[in-house]
Amino acid sequence: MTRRLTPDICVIGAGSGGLTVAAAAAAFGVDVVLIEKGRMGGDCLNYGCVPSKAMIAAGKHARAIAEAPDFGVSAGAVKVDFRKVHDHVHSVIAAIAPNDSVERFRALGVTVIEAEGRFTDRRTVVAGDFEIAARRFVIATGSSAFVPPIPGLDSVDYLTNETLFERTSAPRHLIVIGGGPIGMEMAQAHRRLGAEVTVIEGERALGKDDPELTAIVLDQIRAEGVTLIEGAKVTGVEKQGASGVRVCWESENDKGQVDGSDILVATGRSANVEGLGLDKAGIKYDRRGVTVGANLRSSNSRVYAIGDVAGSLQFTHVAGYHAGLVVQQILFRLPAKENRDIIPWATFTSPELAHVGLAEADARKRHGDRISILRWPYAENDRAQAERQTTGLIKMVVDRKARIIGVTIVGAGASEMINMWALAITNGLKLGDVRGYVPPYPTMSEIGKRAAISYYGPVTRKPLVRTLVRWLRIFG
Ligand SMILES: Cc1cc2nc3c(=O)[nH]c(=O)nc-3n(C[C@H](O)[C@H](O)[C@H](O)COP(=O)(O)OP(=O)(O)OC[C@H]3O[C@@H](n4cnc5c(N)ncnc54)[C@H](O)[C@@H]3O)c2cc1C
Ligand SMILES: NC(=O)c1ccc[n+]([C@@H]2O[C@H](COP(=O)([O-])OP(=O)(O)OC[C@H]3O[C@@H](n4cnc5c(N)ncnc54)[C@H](O)[C@@H]3O)[C@@H](O)[C@H]2O)c1
Repeated sequence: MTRRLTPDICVIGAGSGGLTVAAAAAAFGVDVVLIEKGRMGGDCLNYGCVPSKAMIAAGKHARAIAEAPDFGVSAGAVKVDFRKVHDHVHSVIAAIAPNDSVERFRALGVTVIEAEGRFTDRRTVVAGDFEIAARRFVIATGSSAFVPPIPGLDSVDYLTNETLFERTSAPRHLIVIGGGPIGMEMAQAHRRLGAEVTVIEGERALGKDDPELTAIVLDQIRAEGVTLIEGAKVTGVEKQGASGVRVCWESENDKGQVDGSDILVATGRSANVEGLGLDKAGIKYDRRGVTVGANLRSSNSRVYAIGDVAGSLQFTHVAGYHAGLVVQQILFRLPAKENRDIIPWATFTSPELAHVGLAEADARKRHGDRISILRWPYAENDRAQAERQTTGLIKMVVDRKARIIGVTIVGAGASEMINMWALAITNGLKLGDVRGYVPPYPTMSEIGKRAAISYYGPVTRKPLVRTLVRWLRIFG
């Protein structure tokens, strides 16, 4: 028998975005229904950020052993037990899972329905035995691996982010199709854990970031033994022998083939809009996801979309940010708008790559030549020298009023360091605000202050300023 529920809010999808809306609304005593058809925690916890970062951590340990002799420490040859790597990855997921569990959310007062949800009309969703007529709906159904229509791909057992972390043995030769963040993070981690790795990228690897800084990451990944073929479209895949695969590619002036043991498809994401009954609810959508305005409202004014399915930047922290914006609108009727200029992101390769605000090319499009570019290298930082982590730099873009409008960092710890610059950009800080702050010595974060004060270097050489300094000496 169908049970009818009439909560204030109905959230479809219990990933990073949906869980945050449900927890925040429940904290204010609001009646919330949360619908999840798969695993609580969504992609990030089960098939994305968490397992990938846990695997990267394992790879870092292998690399640290290989580099230890440079510090006068020797631990012998690196040995990797991939089954134990798998167990490590899954024990990290298990440690975090209780935070996202059905039990925890029920204890918070949320009605959790473990079923697939779909709209039947403009204000009704059905899920399992329930029919939910809510005041507001939030679609937070995320995204799935986009698998391009490559001839022959269907004839092999290719991996995606949903199956990669199930492996208990290292691939002998992993061929990664797509050199975005998923492809490059996983390529380096698998290489460090003993696999031969080839990445085939249709355009430019890590193409969403500043090429000056990505070049440093790609050089390092190549130096560790990953073969990276850029500007190459995959034209076909076929089985090779009993357990092998062959991937054929073509670039503008060349073509070739790579024989390997496994394929990871990492060619971007498709928004999860299928089967949601969006047409019945009058909700517009396209290939990128649900169509929303800057306030994340869809063409059906009762319905919001957040996170990966909203077709914006696809990061866990963006899903969380979106959740805050819709909670503000639904609970308090306060206007809220997404501001992509304040969103940082980090790619967890070694060296790490982190960014916030406008990259140089975008800043030039918006501000013309009225910007300054400041840089400071890791090699000039004492802590980086002590740690032998001298590869990298910070690059800062400031407008003509010395307001910080973009920061990119490539190097050790970049994902942590970017936090301070995200705060600076969110609050419209200028270089003058950074000039006065004191970073502890020796820390790698000092590179940020050094870049900032380099802006004032030319002032010290101005004859007028030097005359003023000489003149002030007269007063004792
Ligand atoms: C390998 C990998 C590594 C990543 N690393 C990072 C990282 O380091 N940092 C970062 O910020 N981001 C990272 N991401 C991106 C991040 O995982 C996503 O941006 C984030 O999970 C999006 O959250 P979401 O709430 O929009 O969707 P999801 O977390 O995908 O949750 C959507 C949920 O909705 C459920 N659902 C779908 N349809 C229905 C339906 N009809 N009814 C009921 N439930 C439904 C799904 O089962 C799922 O649980 C990574 C992604 C991948 C794949
Ligand atoms: N550290 C992080 O925060 C992190 C890590 C992983 C993923 N993510 C998120 O997940 C999203 C998806 O990651 P992704 O790496 O799958 O997607 P992506 O869209 O960023 O990169 C996909 C790459 O595949 C290439 N490509 C597409 N079709 C191809 C083909 N047929 N042959 C060869 N190359 C092809 C594209 O040119 C592109 O460079 C990211 O945009 C990011 O938002 C974040």
